[in-house]
This record gives sequence, structure tokens and C-alpha cells, in this order.
Amino acid sequence: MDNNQRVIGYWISEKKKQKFNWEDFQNVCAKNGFELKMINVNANLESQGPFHVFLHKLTDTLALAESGDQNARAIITRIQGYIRKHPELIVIDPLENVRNLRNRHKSYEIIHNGIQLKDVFTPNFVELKSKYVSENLTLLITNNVKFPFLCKRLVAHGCSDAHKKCFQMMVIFNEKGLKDCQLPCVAQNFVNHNAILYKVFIVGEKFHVVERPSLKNFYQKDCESLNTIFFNSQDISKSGSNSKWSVISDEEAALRVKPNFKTFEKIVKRITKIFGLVLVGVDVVIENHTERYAIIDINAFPGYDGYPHFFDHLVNTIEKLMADQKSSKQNSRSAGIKKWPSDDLDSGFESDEKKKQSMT
Ligand SMILES: O=P(O)(O)O[C@@H]1[C@@H](OP(=O)(O)O)[C@H](OP(=O)(O)O)[C@H](O)[C@H](OP(=O)(O)O)[C@H]1OP(=O)(O)O
Ligand SMILES: Nc1ncnc2c1ncn2[C@@H]1O[C@H](COP(=O)(O)OP(=O)(O)O)[C@@H](O)[C@H]1O
Ligand SMILES: [Mg+2]
Ligand SMILES: [Mg+2]
Repeated sequence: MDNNQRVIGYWISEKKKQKFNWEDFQNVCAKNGFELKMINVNANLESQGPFHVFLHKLTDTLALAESGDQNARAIITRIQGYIRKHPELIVIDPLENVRNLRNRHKSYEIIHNGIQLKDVFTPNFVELKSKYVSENLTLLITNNVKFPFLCKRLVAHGCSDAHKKCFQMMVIFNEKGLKDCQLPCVAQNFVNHNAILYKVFIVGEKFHVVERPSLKNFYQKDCESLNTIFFNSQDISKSGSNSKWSVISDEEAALRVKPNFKTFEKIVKRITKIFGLVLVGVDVVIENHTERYAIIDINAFPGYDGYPHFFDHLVNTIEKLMADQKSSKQNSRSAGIKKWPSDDLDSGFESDEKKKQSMT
């Protein structure tokens, strides 16, 4: 190996690697003077290095580790140890920041407290865990969550269930349906949005928005007549999804509004800043009538399906993080302080004013 070559060590699942056409990434890296090296997370990392960058999607392993799985714990401990020992390593993304997305309630709370944009919100939500329907009803009322609402599994990822049961969600229409909530869950107000979801795929300071199918509108009369709808979240908003729960009338479709680029730009700035993530996806729907933007889901290192030049943007972002690190090291050397991106949520990014986001 050329001693000057910069090495990106990575770990992502075989399935994800195939979806991404990883060979193309290898070529883009080589063109830009990076070696791409798969890390064996089950073995000592020191002997596999040195690495300049660590790129990963370890959401499932993090979730397993938190649920007590010994092998997953060993992997996370090994990786954390390596990161700690190599403070110069650029980690995409820091494990503690990715961990913030594991619990949906926690990530909604972070958005609710941090987004602070007048035309953007996260629908009212509350965590339900009681086996007593009456207790849950009280919580819903106290937190202003109304029928219909979505019942979402509390843990956002880490689905190793072969039957994909963990992707099951419910739309609950009335008190009778409360017994259908699978606990623990987050109940979140249903936002009517004419069945269009916007997937905002972010790569550092760049982003790209794709339109996807979503759930239909529900009205007051539905709360009187409908039983709980159970659906698999994976069947609703993939490109090419064609669920019966996405069908709306021509009149409703005619009311769809053109999304505003500037609003997405503002969302991207805030989300990357408050979560401290480089690779992140935001699911947004535009509320009928008010035209406010509702953030309904945040995903670490999502699929990026439909994102043009993803690998180029990723490599450019890595270059930028390396350059920022170099200059902040020089600055702190002169100021006598040490500052490193993963210690602070603003890290790796310029100030809002200076930052120039672009929609690809
Ligand atoms: O399977 P893909 O390519 O659609 O990507 C999934 C994402 O779909 P999206 O790109 O947003 O349409 C998906 O996003 P949603 O939660 O479906 O909105 C998740 O990010 C999923 O990762 P995880 O299982 O939650 O850790 C992602 O799964 P992995 O590819 O990371 O396994
Ligand atoms: N608050 C909401 N109002 C209306 N529809 C929603 C809401 N939350 C989720 N949905 C619909 O349910 C789908 C799955 O929900 P989401 O929170 O994105 O879960 P997942 O992490 O499984 O993608 C979304 O793609 C969207 O179609
Ligand atoms: Mg989603
Ligand atoms: Mg999700």
C-alpha cells in the first residue's frame, strides 16, 4: 500500500452493499486517492488499519447491543475502543449520534425541541407502554394526540425478525382500536398529506429530495367507521409501492402543492446540525390546508435510492471533513485547545451563514 494513501475502512451489511453497487464506490474512491477497505468487525481492528475514515451502518448491531446481545456488544466495544484510541479518525457517523435515532420518541423529542422553524413541525406524539387502555387514553389526551393516530414501534431499526413484524404499524381510529397498539410504541398524530411523502436524502451539506407514495387522507367519518389498519411500513413508501392505502380521489390529488426548495434547505441545515450526522434521511409530508412541513421519520444512512452521484458527494464530503479537521487542528494548536467533530454537534460544519447547501 502507498504510505500516502488515505484509507476508508467500512462496515455495511452485504445486502446494503449489493443495493449500492459498491464496486462503483471503490472506483470513485480510487479516482480520488482513497483506498476502500472492508473491516472485519469481529477481529482486532488495529491489525487491519491504519484507517483515516470509518464509514458504517451499524444501526442493527447497536440495537442488538442495547438489547443485551453479547456478540453485538463485543463488536461495539471493539469499535468504540479503536475510535477512542484514534481521535483523528473521521467517523461517519459517530455512534452516539446514530444512537439518538434508535428510539423514535427520543428522536421526535430532539426534533420538536431543536427544529424551531415556523413552517416545520413534528406531529404531536407520546410514548405508550401501559397494558391498561385507560392509562394510554389519558396519556394521549394529555399530549394532545388525537384520532386518527399512527402507532409506531418505539425502536426505529434493528429488525432481524425474518417475518418483518417490526415494520408493522397501525392507524388507530377510535378508543375501540386502542387495544391494537403493540407496545411499547409511539403514538403520533396522523397528518393528512394527499398521499405524497418526500424523502430528503442528505450527504453532509448536499441533499436530494425524492417523491414517494404514502398513506391516503383520513377524515372524521373514518374515525367513526373504520377498524384499525395494520400495515407493513416497508410496503407503503418504497419507490414502486402500490398499496391500497395510498389511493386518493382525483379531487384530492388536484390539491397537491409544489414543495418549496427553500423549506427543504432549512430542514436539512437544522437536522444535520441538531443530530450531528453526515448520512441521514428525513421523511417529510406537507400537511393539507396549512401547507406546513411535518417531519415524521429520521433514518441513519438510508437507501439513497434515486440520489444522483451519491458516491461522488460522499467522497467530496469526506475530503471536506478531512480539510476541516486539518484547519481546526492548526487553529487549536495556535489557540492551545483541542476540538474534534464528534465531541460537538456543530462539528465538521461551517456556521449556518457560511454554509452553502445545494440541492443536487
Ligand atoms: O432498504 P432501503 O435501501 O430502502 O433503505 C432503508 C430505508 O429506506 P429508504 O431509503 O428511506 O427508502 C429505511 O427508511 P424508512 O425507515 O423505511 O423510511 C431505513 O433507513 C432502513 O434502515 P433501518 O432498517 O431502519 O436501519 C434502510 O435499510 P438498509 O438499506 O439500511 O438496510
Ligand atoms: N404522522 C404521520 N402522518 C401520516 N402518515 C404517516 C405519519 N407517519 C408515518 N406515516 C406514513 O407511514 C409510513 C411509515 O412511517 P415512518 O415513520 O416513516 O416509519 P419507517 O421508519 O418504518 O419508515 C411513512 O412512509 C408514511 O407513509
Ligand atoms: Mg420512513
Ligand atoms: Mg425509518
